[in-house]
Amino acid sequence: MSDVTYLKSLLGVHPDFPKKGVTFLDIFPILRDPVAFETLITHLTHHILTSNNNIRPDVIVGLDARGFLLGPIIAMRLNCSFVPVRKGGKLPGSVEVVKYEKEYGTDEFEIQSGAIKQGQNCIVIDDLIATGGSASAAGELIKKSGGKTLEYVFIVGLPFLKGHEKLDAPSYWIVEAED
Ligand SMILES: O=P(O)(O)OC[C@H]1O[C@H](OP(=O)(O)OP(=O)(O)O)[C@H](O)[C@@H]1O
Ligand SMILES: Nc1ncnc2[nH]cnc12
Repeated sequence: MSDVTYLKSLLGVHPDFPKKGVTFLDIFPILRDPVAFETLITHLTHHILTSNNNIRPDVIVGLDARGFLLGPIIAMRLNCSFVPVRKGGKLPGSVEVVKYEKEYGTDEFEIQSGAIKQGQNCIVIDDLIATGGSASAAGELIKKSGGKTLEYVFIVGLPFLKGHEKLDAPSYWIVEAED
């Protein structure tokens, strides 16, 4: 079985959560199974190493909250930094702030000033792209910090929402969800 088929078979599918009309795709069953989690991390790490014209990233930027479960492990495997993008008001010290719209509401993202150095190559990682609001806000924060986004990487994509079209760099997802 391919990684795609295997990981897709483990995704939880929850219609009308957290509100009517949204089908919530849950990655936690993958993390519950160590073989599946290993497959996931190896797949994403291999993708990052073999895409982007073999440019190695300096920084893996993980998005609050589920990007935090993937980003640090991938960053350690690639011997690069992990930098979190957090929801508003959670990070100490000086921060850059961006407001954004999501599939079900508005939110604020922050990054610590100086966490990304001028010219550093970044990969954004999150569990899922829906409207692309979260990922594009992260991309704005990277730009404000002086970094460059090489690619946006997800477990699940909802391409029918066209979120990837908002992004300033290519995007990759392992599993494609249908409308
Ligand atoms: O492409 P978008 O429309 O922006 O949606 C995708 C984002 O929504 C979810 O997070 P959520 O904001 O629900 O936060 P959580 O991880 O804290 O639950 C998901 O983990 C992505 O970060
Ligand atoms: N459909 C969805 N499933 C899981 N997380 C999400 N975040 C935004 N849309 C989502």
